[in-house]
Amino acid sequence: MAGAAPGQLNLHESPIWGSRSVDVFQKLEQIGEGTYGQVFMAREIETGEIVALKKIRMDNEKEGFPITAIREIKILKKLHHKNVIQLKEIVTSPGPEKDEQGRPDGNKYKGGIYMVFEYMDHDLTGLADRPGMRFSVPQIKCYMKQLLTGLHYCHVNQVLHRDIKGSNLLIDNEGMLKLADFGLARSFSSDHNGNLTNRVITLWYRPPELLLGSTKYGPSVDMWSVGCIFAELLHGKPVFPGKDEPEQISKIFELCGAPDEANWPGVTKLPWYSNFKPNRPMKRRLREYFRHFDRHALELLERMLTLDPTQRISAKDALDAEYFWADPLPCDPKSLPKYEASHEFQTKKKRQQQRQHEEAAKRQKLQHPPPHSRLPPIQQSGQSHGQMRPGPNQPIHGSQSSVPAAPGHHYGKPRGPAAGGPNRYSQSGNPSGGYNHPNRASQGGSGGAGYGNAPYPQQGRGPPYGSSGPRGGGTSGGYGAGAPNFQQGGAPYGGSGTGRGSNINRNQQQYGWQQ
Ligand SMILES: Nc1ncnc2c1ncn2[C@@H]1O[C@H](COP(=O)(O)OP(=O)(O)OP(=O)(O)O)[C@@H](O)[C@H]1O
Repeated sequence: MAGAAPGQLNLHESPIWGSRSVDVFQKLEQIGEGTYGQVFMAREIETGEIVALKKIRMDNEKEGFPITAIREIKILKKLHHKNVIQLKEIVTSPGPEKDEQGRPDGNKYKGGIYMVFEYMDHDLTGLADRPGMRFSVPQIKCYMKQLLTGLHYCHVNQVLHRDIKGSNLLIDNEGMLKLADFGLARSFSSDHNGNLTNRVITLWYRPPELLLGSTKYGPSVDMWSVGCIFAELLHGKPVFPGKDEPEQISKIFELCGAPDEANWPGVTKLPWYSNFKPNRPMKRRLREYFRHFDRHALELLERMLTLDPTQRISAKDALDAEYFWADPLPCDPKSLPKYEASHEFQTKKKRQQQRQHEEAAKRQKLQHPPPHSRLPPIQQSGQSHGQMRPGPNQPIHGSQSSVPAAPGHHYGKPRGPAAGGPNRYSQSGNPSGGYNHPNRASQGGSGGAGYGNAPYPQQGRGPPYGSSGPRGGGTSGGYGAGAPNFQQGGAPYGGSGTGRGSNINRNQQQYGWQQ
């Protein structure tokens, strides 16, 4: 078998793949910047078709073509489902490339390699971050059902996604949701007994078994992430926004209770259990904390955010949950509103620009305050002005001119939230005030309140598994605070599901494919 030429892929099954140049596309706009490369919206010049081009980052690669890209391509080639992103083709650029500003892009390999995907208008994080965005209950059900359907398909085909998060859930203006970014995915088999890395899944969505060091795991790891997304959709913000692994596991235990041999047989044998063993009892508080959720939603969430992976609900069983069969039913994707394109990369960029504008405006205001705007409330002639200091545009009266400047007194720090805009995710580790640790005040460090003092095991790992927060940064996420059912008590969805067939029938009827 002939090897592939440097910079080329050896894709025997589809000889056409990799044979076209990226020049058949016109890049329109950058829509994503991930760990593994940039993503562009592009138009195929001949057909006018809009696609997404994901450029495979090669500049950090010592070993040639990156393994993550090989995995992603291999896996996506075998997955064909309406809720899984379609990889259409691979294209290459034969010569050295320029970046967006026309500078050489520093890629030591000549040329670049791109994955060509069907284009999707939004990712869930970008969509949720739109100002004033509110998802309706049928809309949340519709997205969740599609997410679970796509994931069930992956699991049946023995693929673990291992990076389920909002920015990897793509949505088009037909309301279709597709799983994307299979860069950390891998095949598994139920009889596979080997060890897998526990350095996967973006921190906020990472399940407790991986945080406790498990290297033998299965599809249930993805189901934990789905539970985090589900809770986030209902709650309006991420539920476990840890800034590092100890804080992450602390947040999980505070809400889901501490694991022990009774609720999770075998947990004490996990490699890092003793490092994180709480030194006080911690009760499960999920029901109490999310008591405002609809009854069926809460039931399902409970089964997704189950500590013991062997007891966690599967994608298939989740699709059968009462939640999806009780009123209001999931809406038809096509009935969903169409939104202007929104990807996490763009919404972040917009927010950043807005912050810069606000900061510039504030600076401007401080340097040139409008006349009188900063004068003390009462300023009478003959009154001693003490430390008052006029602004640069203000007339200087009498002795005021000799008052030494007092930086930071009236013209110092602006009041209100710190410049840079409100921080949506508490750095203190208490995202919503609901599961505050009673001992927190007396604890130093980054969370882990109430845990054994043993240090978190050192893990020699850098990107892509980011030990200090999720890939994509901490400003993302948060699905429309105050999502419509946030305030609802009781069971607003009313009666139970309408007459349904067996579980198998449901899946066959609803999802159009067999296991
Ligand atoms: N097919 C697509 N259509 C539209 N946008 C896309 C598409 N694929 C990716 N994107 C956008 O680009 C972003 C990054 O893509 P992707 O997650 O595949 O790259 P990555 O390098 O693996 O990123 P990360 O490090 O966040 O996992 C996505 O969050 C999404 O906003």
